Amino acid sequence: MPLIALTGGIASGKSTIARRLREHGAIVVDADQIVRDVQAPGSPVLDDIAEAFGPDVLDDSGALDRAALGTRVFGDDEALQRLNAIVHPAVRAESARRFAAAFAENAAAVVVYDVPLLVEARVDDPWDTIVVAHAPASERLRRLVELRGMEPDAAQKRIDAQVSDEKRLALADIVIDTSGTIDETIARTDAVWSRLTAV
Ligand SMILES: CC(C)(COP(=O)(O)OP(=O)(O)OC[C@H]1O[C@@H](n2cnc3c(N)ncnc32)[C@H](O)[C@@H]1O)[C@@H](O)C(=O)NCCC(=O)NCCS
Ligand SMILES: Nc1ncnc2c1ncn2[C@@H]1O[C@H](COP(=O)(O)OP(=O)(O)OP(=O)(O)O)[C@@H](O)[C@H]1O
Repeated sequence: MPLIALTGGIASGKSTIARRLREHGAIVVDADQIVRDVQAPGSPVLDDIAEAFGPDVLDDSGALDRAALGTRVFGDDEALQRLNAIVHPAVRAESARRFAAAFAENAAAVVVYDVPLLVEARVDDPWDTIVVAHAPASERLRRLVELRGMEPDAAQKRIDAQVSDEKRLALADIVIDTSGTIDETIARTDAVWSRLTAV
């Protein structure tokens, strides 16, 4: 069963593409969701984050204050790398467990890893195919501001914390252009589906 890596810059449309691939029958492993799972209250990862960044990054219930930590790390490379060093090993381990479970289940045509930081956090390449969701950084900035209500400066800091579109596109086996309408993205994803299951 092929293992597909789906990556793209923030607000590039990965989740939109992943949802469509799941409708086609793929098992999707979502790195962003795994991040939230390993950061759950009481987790070793959250204890390490609180130790590294102080109690201000926890809310009154002891859960991670995601906005507060985001403000601390985006725009501060040293702080971001410190956070990544805490979170990424747990994300990699849990992702591997979910891949193994999906392959053991063997009930799908492909396994898709929806992973924003494929390039930035690259360790090894078990991927049969790398799919990149691509919209220019300017369009992604517009989406973050107009659709998610982010402050322009905060949105730009998140974009700047990731590799360039050129660097990410250089790794792509398949590119899905998401700069048009949602319907065009869906149609392009459908066209890619047959290529993914033929691997
Ligand atoms: C900083 C945190 C608390 C902000 O949480 P928030 O809920 O605002 O954002 P969320 O986690 O949903 O991420 C949204 C998007 O931000 C971008 N992003 C998140 N973390 C990072 C990072 N370390 N480097 C670059 N971009 C990132 C990705 O495009 C991601 O899809 C959180 O993103 C985090 O803990 N990040 C570190 C773990 C990580 O690297 N996650 C990326 C997926 S592997
Ligand atoms: N042509 C398009 N294709 C996909 N998404 C689009 C398009 N036009 C606008 N959007 C919007 O852009 C936003 C980003 O989409 P999505 O959540 O799929 O991106 P993402 O890459 O998963 O984001 P993140 O990096 O935060 O996980 C969504 O609100 C989506 O509705």
